[in-house]
Amino acid sequence: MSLYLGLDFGTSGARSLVLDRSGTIHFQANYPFTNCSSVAEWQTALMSLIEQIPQPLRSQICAIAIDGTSSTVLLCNSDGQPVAEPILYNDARAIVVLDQVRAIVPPNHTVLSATSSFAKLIWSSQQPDFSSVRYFLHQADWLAFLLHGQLGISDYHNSLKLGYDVERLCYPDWIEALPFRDLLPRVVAPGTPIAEIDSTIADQVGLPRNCIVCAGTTDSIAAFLASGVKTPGEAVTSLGSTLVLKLVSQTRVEDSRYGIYSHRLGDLWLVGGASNTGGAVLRHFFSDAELADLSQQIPVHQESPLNYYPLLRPGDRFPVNDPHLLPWLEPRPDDRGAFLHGLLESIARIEAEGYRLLQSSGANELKRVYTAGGGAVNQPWSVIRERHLKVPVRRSRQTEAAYGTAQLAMPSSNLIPKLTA
Ligand SMILES: Nc1ncnc2c1ncn2[C@@H]1O[C@H](COP(=O)(O)OP(=O)(O)O)[C@@H](O)[C@H]1O
Ligand SMILES: O=C(CO)[C@H](O)[C@H](O)COP(=O)(O)O
Repeated sequence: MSLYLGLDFGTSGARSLVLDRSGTIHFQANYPFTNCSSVAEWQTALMSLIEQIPQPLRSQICAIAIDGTSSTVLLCNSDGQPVAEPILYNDARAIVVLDQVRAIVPPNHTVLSATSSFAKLIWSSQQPDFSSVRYFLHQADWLAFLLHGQLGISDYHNSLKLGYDVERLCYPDWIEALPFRDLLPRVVAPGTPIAEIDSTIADQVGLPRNCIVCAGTTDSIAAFLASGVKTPGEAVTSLGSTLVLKLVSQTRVEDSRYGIYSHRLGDLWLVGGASNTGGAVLRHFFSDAELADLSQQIPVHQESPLNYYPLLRPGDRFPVNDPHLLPWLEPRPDDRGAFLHGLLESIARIEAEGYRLLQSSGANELKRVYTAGGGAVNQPWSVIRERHLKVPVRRSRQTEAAYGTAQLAMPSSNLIPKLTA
């Protein structure tokens, strides 16, 4: 039996999921991170998750795909070794070069954000260790390289925030003109077979030597793919460590003022944005068990009077694209249930404002929202969110991003319809 392995690298951990062609799950596992910015931990998680798959299943895995957090980037030397710490998706250090970015790219372009991969590239080009850099890669690209040994290959989901033109399927002239353009990866469609796994790695982790490693995607697009949503007007909200919105639209929308961008899905667009609010703020104050317990006691049909902007540190990407935006978590009630109600209600308000912006910017009218990620289990939160969204809110058929990534590894999965440039 042919089996397909999806590996999802998020913020709080990595997950594996093994599927067959009928969509039946044969195995899944989780690897919680102690430090989500440690490439050594990423590498350990990758090999550990593969080795946790029972050998009878492992020997039937014929293809693998990996998703990672979008615009998490690494600078690597000619051997593929990182020459510096990775720059995570929500790291806004590149704010200091935003004026230089603005002078290079078209007005309002997706990469006009302190957290875009392109801004991080410009920032990195001005650092002392840049002379030793040979490859500029995304997290998913580098993890796939560890398996197939091919450096400098990415997918057009991870490369959107690098400035790759996903309509013309090429780098724009303003990137081709860069003096360090040769550091950038060759870009292929997500799910494209890249190469058989390196034979030494295959033997080391017990995978078949003819196992194919495919191009990947981003974590929130993997969650979208897992949901099975395809219809314009339907949307997927990823309630993970962050809050990520994706609305299926027939029109592309791009507006860097609000952090709105569009990923390509065949001839449709995933119009959306990614906020730094979300589960990471909840986890700072509550354990998962407390979240489950206290959420059940919330009077969900009453709107909390507490109006927060829940962030762990200054800066948001969407629907407010402002690296200086301050967290707002006052007043703090003594009652922990009331505090949680205020947090869930406030994140629901931000989600609703996000979808309102997407629609007013030209995306299809919102009809229904499916929920993915760790927060998808929270039914009381779904009721609160539905009150603000004013459309049905349902849990995705599959809430694990790794499910979508495993589907991406299936040949002719038609998840990413073949594009014509
Ligand atoms: N019952 C719950 N209600 C709301 N959020 C939850 C619940 N259980 C877990 N979470 C949140 O889910 C998040 C982890 O979700 P996950 O999809 O694994 O995130 P990521 O992939 O971004 O690391 C945590 O930040 C946690 O706060
Ligand atoms: O917030 C994030 C981490 O989970 C990523 O930015 C998320 O992947 C959103 O980016 P994209 O829409 O490109 O997938």
